[in-house]
Amino acid sequence: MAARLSLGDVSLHFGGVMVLEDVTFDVEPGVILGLVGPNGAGKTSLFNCISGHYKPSGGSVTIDGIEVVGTAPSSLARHGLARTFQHPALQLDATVLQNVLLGGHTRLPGGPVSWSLRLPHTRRAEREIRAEALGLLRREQLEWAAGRPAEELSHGLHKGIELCRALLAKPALLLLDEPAAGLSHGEVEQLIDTIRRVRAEEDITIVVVEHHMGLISALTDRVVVLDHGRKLMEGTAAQAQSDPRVIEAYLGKDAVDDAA
Ligand SMILES: Nc1ncnc2c1ncn2[C@@H]1O[C@H](COP(=O)(O)OP(=O)(O)OP(=O)(O)O)[C@@H](O)[C@H]1O
Repeated sequence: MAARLSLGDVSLHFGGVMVLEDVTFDVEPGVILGLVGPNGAGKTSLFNCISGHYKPSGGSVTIDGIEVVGTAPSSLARHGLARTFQHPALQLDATVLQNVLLGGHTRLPGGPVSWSLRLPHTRRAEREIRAEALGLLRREQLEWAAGRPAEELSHGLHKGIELCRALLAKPALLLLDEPAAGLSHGEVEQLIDTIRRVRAEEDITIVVVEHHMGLISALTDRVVVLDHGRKLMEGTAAQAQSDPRVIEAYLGKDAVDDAA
């Protein structure tokens, strides 16, 4: 099956500092892939290379076979890519619903001229997208907050709002950057349920960066482990957790020797 996302020898340098070196892997349609590795391994930088926030120093990134290196994040959204951030990027003075609706912008028919004219088909699409946004908030048990300014809500709820915004775009490829960070146990369980349901209902491919190994084991088909900007291994979450190279990267060589 052709890859939805394909990375070929992606490298990234900042000045003389190597952040990513020749990272290569494919993600087939419908797969949930975990991107894991110790702090500073380069996971978020790799996400930024995929989503157009960074331009790799070398290598290729293709989505459905189309080279996207050098494409602006806003254009990638129109190609079916959505992402969340380690620290939710919300408009804090806007309401929760207004934040979520930003994700539906790419689905409005026409362009700025027809939007400003508010033609009937634009208004109809806006109504449908608004109803979907409220439905997503309801599913996350956040409908009560729709009219509240985002700044009144907690970090955990900001994560939920950002996920709703990404899902409203109906992405073909969704990048989740540490969606469980800072969430309570119950919130992580709810997040796992949401991602499972989305995968069952939508034609979606997901790449998730996460330190929460419970979430990675529960959700992913495969993981790629990064260490010092390089791909260390690729396999199932269980294979990664028992791989001596991965244990050494996380815990140091002594841990591997102790386990032997
Ligand atoms: N804009 C930048 N300029 C310089 N160095 C950067 C920049 N962005 C990232 N780095 C460096 O790249 C390396 C990888 O960082 P990155 O945030 O991608 O790692 P990570 O695996 O996501 O880490 P964590 O799990 O802690 O979030 C780090 O050493 C970081 O300091």
